[in-house]
Amino acid sequence: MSDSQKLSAGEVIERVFAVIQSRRTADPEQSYVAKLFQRGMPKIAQKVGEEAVEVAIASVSGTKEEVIGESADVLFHLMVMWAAQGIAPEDVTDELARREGVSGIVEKKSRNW
Ligand SMILES: N=c1c2ncn([C@@H]3O[C@H](COP(=O)(O)OP(=O)(O)OP(=O)(O)O)[C@@H](O)[C@H]3O)c2ncn1[C@@H]1O[C@H](COP(=O)(O)O)[C@@H](O)[C@H]1O
Repeated sequence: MSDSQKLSAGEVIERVFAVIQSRRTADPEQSYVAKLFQRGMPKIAQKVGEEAVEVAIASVSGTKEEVIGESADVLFHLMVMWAAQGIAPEDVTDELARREGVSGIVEKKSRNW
């Protein structure tokens, strides 16, 4: 893909999320995502946790390439979790947009969760 065809971060997330959604009815023998859906939320949650730990470790002792790879793993598994929870990427980006310009220190004080 040339630079002029390069997709934005949001476009890539939308496309991969659409594929994840389409795997709901796929064969778990042929699709890793379908296999995760079949195994259910406990397995998906376990994968998100494992990948989060792996990226944390890579950020301290790994290379930049390893941090990028582990970041993609955690983001991908998080997206599978969103799909399983009925959450769209837009729900999360809307929340980030809502927080934009609000200091993390001020925002935390206003949380009711
Ligand atoms: N982005 C990804 C992606 N990133 C990581 N992975 C897979 O995540 C798995 C992680 O490996 P692990 O060893 O941690 O996990 P595991 O061995 O399967 O699980 P356990 O040992 O924990 O049971 C590997 O099989 C990776 O290939 C991904 N699998 C799929 N995608 C995207 O999802 C789309 C649909 O994938 P399928 O459903 O497999 O067609 C693909 O076209 C991609 O766009």
